[in-house]
Amino acid sequence: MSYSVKEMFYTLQGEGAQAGRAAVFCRFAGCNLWSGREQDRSRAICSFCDTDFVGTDGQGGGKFADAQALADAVARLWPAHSSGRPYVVCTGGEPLLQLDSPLIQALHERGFEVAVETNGTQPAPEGLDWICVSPKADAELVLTRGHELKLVYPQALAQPERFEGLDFQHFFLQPLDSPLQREHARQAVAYCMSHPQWRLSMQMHKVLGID
Ligand SMILES: C[S@@+](CC[C@H](N)C(=O)[O-])C[C@H]1O[C@@H](n2cnc3c(N)ncnc32)[C@H](O)[C@@H]1O
Ligand SMILES: Nc1nc2[nH]cc(C(=O)O)c2c(=O)[nH]1
Ligand code: SF4
Ligand SMILES: [Mg+2]
Repeated sequence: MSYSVKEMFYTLQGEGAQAGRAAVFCRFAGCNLWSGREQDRSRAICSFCDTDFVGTDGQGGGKFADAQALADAVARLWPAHSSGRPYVVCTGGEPLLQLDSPLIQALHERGFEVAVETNGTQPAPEGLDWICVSPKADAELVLTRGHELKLVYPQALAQPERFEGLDFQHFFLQPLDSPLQREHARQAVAYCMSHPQWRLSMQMHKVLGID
């Protein structure tokens, strides 16, 4: 199958339990919870998105004819002769609309650990090394196990209590980035302090001003 990728870049993972780790980010185009057009945002199932995932025109983006071609492009972004296991974070948009077993296999063949950032509305293919699920209040959650659950907070209809019994190793609250970000961060801090199962995920890349 072919793949549509908005952009690809090498940076540090800014969020969650792997924050600070060097990674190639592969941002797939398209999402099932928002068209990506500003005029549709207020009616979207997910209306707080901080990302442009429309089209294939970003840095390193494009249409890739098959899994080998995309995996080669990912591998070219990893520094040559480096120590440390190569790491790729598949995000989007919604990566599980496109990421499939042949692509995971092609990335593994090039030595990569494969992580995904997903809204949890799609089943995950076999073989992923790290699954981060970020549930959205108005979308049905079908992916109820993984490595980390990262809830954007606050969402009135998605209280943390709804997710605390699911099968994840790590539970994070990530303050909703908007003009009220500071207030959301304050509320997330208070929640984590009174419910220590939850940890705070700040979006470190935004603080640093990197991708
Ligand atoms: C752009 S999404 C792409 C992956 C997938 N569609 C998802 O929602 O998990 C990447 C991460 O950013 C989070 N995110 C999106 N908009 C945000 C915002 N305004 N503030 C904080 N986190 C946000 C998402 O919840 C998700 O964890
Ligand atoms: N540095 C960095 N870390 C991230 N972690 C998750 C991201 C995403 O957009 O999925 C992201 C991103 O866009 N940049
Ligand atoms: S599900 Fe993810 S990519 Fe889609 S609109 Fe929401 S945050 Fe953005
Ligand atoms: Mg992002």
